[in-house]
Amino acid sequence: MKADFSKVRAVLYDLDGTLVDSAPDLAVAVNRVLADRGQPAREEAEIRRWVGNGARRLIMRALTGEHHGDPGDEHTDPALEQFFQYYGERVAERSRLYPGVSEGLAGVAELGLAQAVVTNKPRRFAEPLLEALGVRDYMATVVGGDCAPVKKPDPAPLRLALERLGVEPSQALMVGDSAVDVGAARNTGMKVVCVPYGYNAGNAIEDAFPDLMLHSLAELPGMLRSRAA
Ligand SMILES: O=C(O)COP(=O)(O)O
Ligand SMILES: [Mg+2]
Repeated sequence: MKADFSKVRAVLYDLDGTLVDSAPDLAVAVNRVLADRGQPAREEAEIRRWVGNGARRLIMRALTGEHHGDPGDEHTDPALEQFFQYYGERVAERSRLYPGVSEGLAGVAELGLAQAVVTNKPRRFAEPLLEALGVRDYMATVVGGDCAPVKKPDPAPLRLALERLGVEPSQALMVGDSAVDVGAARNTGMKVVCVPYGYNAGNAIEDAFPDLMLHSLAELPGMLRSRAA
């Protein structure tokens, strides 16, 4: 069955792995935290697979080297504080928009649709990152991982964004890179399209069954213009 996007009035975007390749700056901050503890540095490729469930999970994975690892709060809490400090110092030094993002956002804006970011990254890092890369002004609102009581895949952050936009779930589209985004959209009752180049824990995003795959965000305005892909 073909996905029907005819009712879409707003588009919610994931940030890390969808709009921005932020892993290089995250990796620098993670490795500074590990160095302080005398732990060996991790490859950026490995750190990429740990992004998407928020900063705390990222640090828990880095400290243990395991996706589901938990070193205990007594180790996680101070390491997380340090990570926040290091990441805040260089949030947009090596991070870049993915190809097609600028034109995609401009094209969706031209269609008159509302746009917003819903990320598991804390808002105080998401805002300056979007600003530095020149796309903050496209967004009516930015919901960070610390803005709702729980993170994606819980529906709460998406609902908060939709509330702010005055749009029903059936009128909104989520664009993401991971099973976390697909789960959040499904839990909210929204359609979801995914890009193949993001983080998704190293797994194929097709396995999460989004409504549609896009090669890049450059395809998004055309998909929404025809409103039935
Ligand atoms: O895990 C994070 O901190 C960010 O993840 P997201 O932008 O992909 O939601
Ligand atoms: Mg992501």
